Amino acid sequence: MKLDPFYLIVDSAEWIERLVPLGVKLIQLRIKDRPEPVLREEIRRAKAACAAADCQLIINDYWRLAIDEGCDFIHLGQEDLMAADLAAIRRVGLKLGLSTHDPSELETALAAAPDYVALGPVWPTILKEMKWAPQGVERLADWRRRVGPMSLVAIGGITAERAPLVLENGAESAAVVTDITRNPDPEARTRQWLAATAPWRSVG
Ligand SMILES: Cc1ncc(COP(=O)(O)OP(=O)(O)O)c(N)n1
Ligand SMILES: Cc1nc(C(=O)O)sc1CCOP(=O)(O)O
Ligand SMILES: [Mg+2]
Repeated sequence: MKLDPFYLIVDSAEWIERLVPLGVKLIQLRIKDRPEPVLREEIRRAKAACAAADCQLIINDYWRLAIDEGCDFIHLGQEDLMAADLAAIRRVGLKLGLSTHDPSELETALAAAPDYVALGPVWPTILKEMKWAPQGVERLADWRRRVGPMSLVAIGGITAERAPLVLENGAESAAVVTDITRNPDPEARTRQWLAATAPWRSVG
């Protein structure tokens, strides 16, 4: 499995319907604190929009809903992983991405044999409070050596200008939230991301 080098993370199906038609091929639906019926409806709409554009949808946190709604890829943090039924996730063939922030989390993640590991925050992020200091691109290169050929996602403070730096330092994919969703022109910024990551994109 090869990930697209541009991994967009958004908090609604509306964002997905708006930006996926521009050519985004890898997107995470990351919604916090909404009731289950709303989450279900958001997942359904996101799934339909991604299917129409041949875009890989990844559901953050809600692995049971992802299974129920017939999704095929989830992302879990370390606490999410502790609470999850990994055997059930594997039984239905869900692909799995896991967050890591330090060597002990990486060990835990690798033991779960995920489809990718994410390392963050590479730079300071304004999206959420983080317990970890910015890792820097050197740490990313270290993660690349530690994970071998496994897919590696970089996250945290990444901009279109910084994306090539993480892709040159071992990340297969650069994940982004605020550089796009808080940009005054998210469509133009998405196009800049597509152009910045184009040299790492496989054809076909
Ligand atoms: C690609 C990617 N990497 C890391 C995260 C963070 O996951 P987690 O630590 O569970 O935190 P929340 O996103 O759930 O707040 C992610 N979502 N995606
Ligand atoms: C959701 C998330 N997880 C992170 C981690 O390090 O695990 S950093 C992060 C926020 C990413 O947002 P932005 O691109 O706006 O910095
Ligand atoms: Mg989580």
